[in-house]
Amino acid sequence: MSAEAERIDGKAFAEGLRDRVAEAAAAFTARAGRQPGLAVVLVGEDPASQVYVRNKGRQTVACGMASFEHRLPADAAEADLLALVETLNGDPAVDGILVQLPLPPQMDEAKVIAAINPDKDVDGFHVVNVGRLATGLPGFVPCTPLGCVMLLRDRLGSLSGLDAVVIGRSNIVGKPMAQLLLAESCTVTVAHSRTRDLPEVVRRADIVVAAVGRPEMVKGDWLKPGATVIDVGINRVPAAEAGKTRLVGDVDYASAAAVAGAITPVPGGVGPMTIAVLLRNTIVAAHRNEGLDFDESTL
Ligand SMILES: Nc1nc(=O)c2c([nH]1)NC[C@@H]1CN(c3ccc(C(=O)N[C@@H](CCC(=O)O)C(=O)O)cc3)C=[N+]21
Ligand SMILES: [Mg+2]
Repeated sequence: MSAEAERIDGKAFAEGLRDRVAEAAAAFTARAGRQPGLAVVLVGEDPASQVYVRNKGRQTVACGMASFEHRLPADAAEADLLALVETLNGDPAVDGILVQLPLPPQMDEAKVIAAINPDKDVDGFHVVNVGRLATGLPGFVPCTPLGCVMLLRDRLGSLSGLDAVVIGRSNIVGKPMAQLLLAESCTVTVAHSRTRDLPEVVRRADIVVAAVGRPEMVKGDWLKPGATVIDVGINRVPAAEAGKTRLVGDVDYASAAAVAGAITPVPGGVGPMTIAVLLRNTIVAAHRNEGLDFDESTL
């Protein structure tokens, strides 16, 4: 019998990162004569999205940065959103632009992301930043995967030579996650819904990143003993009490924690890191936009 896995406290790590961001924001403000600025655009009234946007705005201000929130109605035209993005692209007080996804069906997400100035694309979703990541050029890296790598490096130190399995191939998490792990010199496997014998593939991994959006799919008996497990899933499922919901990841925490060496919980794992890295990316954007040198490795 091995001991219960270490719980990787993403919430605490995110608080530390936000403290470093706040210090960097104060130093930037002193040098540039203005605060770093983040604009968040929300289209429609999805309750979960509203909560995230409110949290982003609150944490942006708490770090000493300017927060610009823009809301458009759910039935807004795509042209209205594109015009707003154009205004933000040209606004010198705005260093980072985040358009909250998903967008309503009348809007083409790819077209909207393509309209964002890549040097303000703090989500790292623009094809220019996707290409920069793939070729090893400096750019913006998507917040969730970068947060996952920060937690992995904190726990494991060098990731060089480790076997990593990423479950999920989305543009937002799975693909950039694979690129980042490759840049850390992991041997990377990307598994997905068509993968044959997923448990057998996962059993090889020193690092498992679950980003499939299926509640509690990854089970403890899929894991190599001692593996490090990063759970990106945020799934709302019915709770025992009627009418209530609870949040679970893509990993069955109880069975996984009995086998893994370390594991992120949901909530309190990757989620808080996503927002902290967004603020980090905004600080980086602000320095680049002002042409000020800045050592990102201090964050
Ligand atoms: N352009 C864009 N960029 C995004 O980064 C983006 C997006 N659109 N659309 C929605 C998703 C989702 N997302 C989360 C952020 C924080 C938590 C988070 O803080 N979660 C808490 C729990 C929150 C709760 O209780 O609901 C936790 O895991 O501990 C979760 C999810 C960013 N997203
Ligand atoms: Mg898939």
